[in-house]
Amino acid sequence: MKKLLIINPGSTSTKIGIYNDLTEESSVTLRHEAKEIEQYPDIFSQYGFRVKAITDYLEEKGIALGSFDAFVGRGGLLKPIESGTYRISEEMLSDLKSGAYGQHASNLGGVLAHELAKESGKEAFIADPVVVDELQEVARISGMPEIKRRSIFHALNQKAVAKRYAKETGREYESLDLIVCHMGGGISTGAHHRGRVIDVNNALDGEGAFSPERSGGLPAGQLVDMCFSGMYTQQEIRKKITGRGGLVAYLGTNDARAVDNLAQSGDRQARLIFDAMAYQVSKDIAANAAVLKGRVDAIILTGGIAWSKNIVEMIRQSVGFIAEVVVYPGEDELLALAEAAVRVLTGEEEAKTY
Ligand SMILES: Nc1ncnc2c1ncn2[C@@H]1O[C@H](COP(=O)(O)OP(=O)(O)OP(=O)(O)O)[C@@H](O)[C@H]1O
Ligand SMILES: CCCC(=O)O
Repeated sequence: MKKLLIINPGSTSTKIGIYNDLTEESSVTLRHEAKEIEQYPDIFSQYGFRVKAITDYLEEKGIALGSFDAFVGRGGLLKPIESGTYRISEEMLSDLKSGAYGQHASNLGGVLAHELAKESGKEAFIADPVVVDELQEVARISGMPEIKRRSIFHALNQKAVAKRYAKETGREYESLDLIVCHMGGGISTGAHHRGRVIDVNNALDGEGAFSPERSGGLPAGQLVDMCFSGMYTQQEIRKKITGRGGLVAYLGTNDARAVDNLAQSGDRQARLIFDAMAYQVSKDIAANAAVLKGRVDAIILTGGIAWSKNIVEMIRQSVGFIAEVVVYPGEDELLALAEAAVRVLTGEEEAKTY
């Protein structure tokens, strides 16, 4: 039996899991308010407070670092790579720390797993990072030759729930056409064609629906005018797109549950913005039905926001005509990371090299 420490830093939370092989011994989701996160200039500066959250949790549980066989983190903005489990190398670490490919909370997953593993001389891995890239060639074309579309999305959870659906319906993931929509701090909607995510919005960089913390796609001309108005620095504009966009910008909170409750209690602005998020998500789902040429086995809604019966119902009403809507609220990321590590530790799969 392998004891695993799983670390999943999200944009609004740090999720920690202690697993014995695939059995969860304990787990916790520590929520971070936008105010707490935004005092840090970049992701790597959050290292101290996130590592403390983990070591405090282990201390509370009375578990020594040395008792783990391996450490697994959710990674991270890296160069585009294929789906799989990766041993954390020096080159990967350097890209995650420097933000060479951009800033994302999951960059810390690989760094935290590596640093904690180093203290006890154990192995560290990441699996299905946000840069998994299976886009079909036509999906890379943006409309401006200088700009190539990129695949940045909740690959780990999208793949995990798609495989879960396949298993539950007695079919192979590789035989299905699915639309998977992850609704968390960011929102990504992917077209899964026979085991490959052939199109997906770059959820980090202003594509697709707005979300608790991201602006989503914007009218380009108005954005250009803002950029050159002299009123904002480049960093301020970037923050407005990723980090301070979406619900935070309209309503001052990244907590979709609070917005849902406000909307239900009659707050008109909260109602409008929550409806708009559901509206934009529905449009993304319908666009992916075209990508899959109308052959859609199921639409899967997942991520923290899928706990909201209200948003699920709004989306179901808009896209239910395409295929059945299946809801897996929250995410299976901790288990998916444990599975990835166990496959490597038992020799069933070889760890890939970055
Ligand atoms: N019952 C609920 N109703 C509505 N929203 C909810 C509910 N429970 C959680 N959420 C919302 O889900 C969002 C967080 O989702 P999740 O935990 O999937 O995000 P994350 O892991 O921080 O970020 P990401 O998924 O983008 O990596 C928050 O806005 C939270 O308020
Ligand atoms: C998973 C990358 C997208 C996001 O965080 O919004």
